[in-house]
Amino acid sequence: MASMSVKHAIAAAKKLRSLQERFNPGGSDIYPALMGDEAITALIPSGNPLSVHILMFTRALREQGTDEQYEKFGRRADNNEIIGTFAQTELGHGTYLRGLEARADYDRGTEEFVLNTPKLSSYKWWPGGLGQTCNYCIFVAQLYIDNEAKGMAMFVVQIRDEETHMPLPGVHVGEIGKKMGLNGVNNGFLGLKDYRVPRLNMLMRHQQVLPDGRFVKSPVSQVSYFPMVFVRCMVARQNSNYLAQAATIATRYSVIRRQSPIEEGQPEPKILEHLTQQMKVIPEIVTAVVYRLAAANLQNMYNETAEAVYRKDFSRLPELHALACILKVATSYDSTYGIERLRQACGGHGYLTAGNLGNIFAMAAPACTYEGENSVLYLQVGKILMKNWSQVLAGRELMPSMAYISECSKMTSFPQWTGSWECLLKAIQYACVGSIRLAFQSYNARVQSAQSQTAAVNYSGLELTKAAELHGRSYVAGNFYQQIVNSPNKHQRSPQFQKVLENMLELHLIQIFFRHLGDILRFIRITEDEISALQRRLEEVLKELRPDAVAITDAFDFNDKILSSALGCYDGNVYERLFEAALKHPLNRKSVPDFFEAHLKPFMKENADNAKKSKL
Ligand SMILES: CC(C)(COP(=O)(O)OP(=O)(O)OC[C@H]1O[C@@H](n2cnc3c(N)ncnc32)[C@H](O)[C@@H]1OP(=O)(O)O)[C@@H](O)C(=O)NCCC(=O)NCCSC(=O)CCCC(=O)O
Ligand SMILES: Cc1cc2nc3c(=O)[nH]c(=O)nc-3n(C[C@H](O)[C@H](O)[C@H](O)COP(=O)(O)OP(=O)(O)OC[C@H]3O[C@@H](n4cnc5c(N)ncnc54)[C@H](O)[C@@H]3O)c2cc1C
Repeated sequence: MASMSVKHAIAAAKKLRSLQERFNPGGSDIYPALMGDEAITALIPSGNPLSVHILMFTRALREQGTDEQYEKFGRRADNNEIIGTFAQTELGHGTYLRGLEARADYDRGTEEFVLNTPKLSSYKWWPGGLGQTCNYCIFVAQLYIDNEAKGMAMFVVQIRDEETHMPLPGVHVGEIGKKMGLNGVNNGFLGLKDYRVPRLNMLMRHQQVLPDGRFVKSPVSQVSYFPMVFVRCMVARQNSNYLAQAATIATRYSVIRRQSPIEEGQPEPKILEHLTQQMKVIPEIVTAVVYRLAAANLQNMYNETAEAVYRKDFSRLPELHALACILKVATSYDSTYGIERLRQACGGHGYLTAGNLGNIFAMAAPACTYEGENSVLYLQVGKILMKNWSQVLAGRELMPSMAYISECSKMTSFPQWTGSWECLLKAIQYACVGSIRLAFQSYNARVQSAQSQTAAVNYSGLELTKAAELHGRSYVAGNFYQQIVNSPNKHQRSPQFQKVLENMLELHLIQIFFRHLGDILRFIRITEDEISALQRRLEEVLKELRPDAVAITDAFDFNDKILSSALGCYDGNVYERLFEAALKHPLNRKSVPDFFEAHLKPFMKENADNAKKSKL
């Protein structure tokens, strides 16, 4: 598995390099973006063992290293002369980075760092490609000078010989074992014992250790978390695409599969004519579109912020961090659960490997955990919302993505219910702001009753999580609304296309409204008639979008190789492909399997003999 993945990943890397040289010679960005792309990921079904090299190792060298360090390590990494990974998580700690136990002690006598993983729990555990593929890594450790902790730092560490690939002395490296999916990624473990690296192997763009051991602090300590921010943006994009892939498969299958007449005596319809099937499939298509747009916005914001950070302007970092967290959580949760709903929408065949929905699920699901476990990131956003609420109370302006919070805070009550898109969007935002206010009050009451701030965060965790979740909904829905209704290029769209987009907006807003009806009713009075009217609109818009479902998923433009699904091929020959896949199964190579003589026959014979004996 691992060797096939490495082979495919290298083939993809070479192809992309040649494309880069042809279309963007000298440019640096297109190649990593393409290598992390869902197309590549899909073409390596057991996972890309080079992805952490491309997404994190090369980026961290560029963004956290000085120019000289980039020349020494980064250029070779970008050129794939060395392959690395990002080794941060340990057996004992992934979330709580201040609890990491790997240590780097500065030895001013030799101007080296001595790296150690002193306990079993401090072994690095999980880094992608670490098991067998990489010969370098970025080793994240607590920095100590004269035994005094200075916080986290990153070190470039060679772990294998460049010629023989043998682990170097002092390095204990290996594979962590079989996983639910992504088994080609060879996620690894790493222990270091008194492993020395030169002083200039510590990445020093933002913080430095001088030869005499003086420590120069980073102007903003969180900048060392920046590699994670990038991958959170990538998760938003990749997971939207996994959902789009699954939605394409389920939609194509749903217009081929026929089952159960709707009217007595009528022929069996395509299953997509059943309203409940529409409700399983069409909202997922729309969710994929909505998230793709949000992820594209996030990516632009990342690019602008990364440029600024490179120039040591850190002012936009907090907003990017908040948005990257919330979109990473929203897209990973919604794609994971959405893909499972889509699998169920394909009935029994959805459970076959040939449909590929299991593998897409296995690719999407771990993003709920890696790069910041989702509940932990919800709490992180919840804390940021608390801070922003204090700003609101102090009459200060908020960051643009939270400006709606100030607006809603000024409303003494919710305006007259109209059911318009603006009204639905406002209802979601209003419920979010109400939840922020309640969480803030609970948190403050706890602090005032002598709880520490961190304990108060823990005990207000459910309310903080709710506020964060609704903030995600508000941001995503607000972004979609702007792009459909207020986009400057709206007038270049044909009326038919605009109508499809507006139907998607209608469905998205109503769907989110129903999902959070309980949260909304806590803050807004809505009558039963008003809710029933929305129910009718939901049924209507599903019907309206039904004829466009195939065209929208075709527009995602996944070719058959990427979908790798007997259920989701463009030509719709589902049954032929399912049969073809079944016939390829190794058990079908022989008419009589080996286990017949070895096990089954003696078992049945023994039973027959026993039965005969008991009759005698
Ligand atoms: C949970 C937190 C966010 C908490 O951090 P903390 O230091 O305890 O901080 P705190 O007191 O809550 O916050 C302190 C402050 O730091 C801010 N902050 C936190 N993270 C960032 C950031 N990324 N950018 C910018 N700012 C950040 C917070 O908002 C706080 O700000 P403030 O002081 O309140 O203004 C953090 O430790 C964390 O990110 N943990 C998750 C670890 C993680 O994501 N690991 C990823 C490993 S690599 C990986 O998984 C690769 C997979 C790739 C693949 O396979 O494709
Ligand atoms: C497929 C995959 C690839 C990975 N690749 C890499 C990689 O390349 N490099 C790397 O360094 N790491 C990698 N990781 C590790 C990953 O980043 C961590 O698993 C992740 O950050 C979560 O940390 P954890 O496993 O320690 O979970 P834990 O933090 O132990 O989480 C367990 C439970 O505890 C809860 N919890 C923890 N802290 C809190 C809190 N403060 N408040 C409330 N609840 C809390 C969580 O919500 C969760 O429910 C990878 C992981 C996976 C699954």
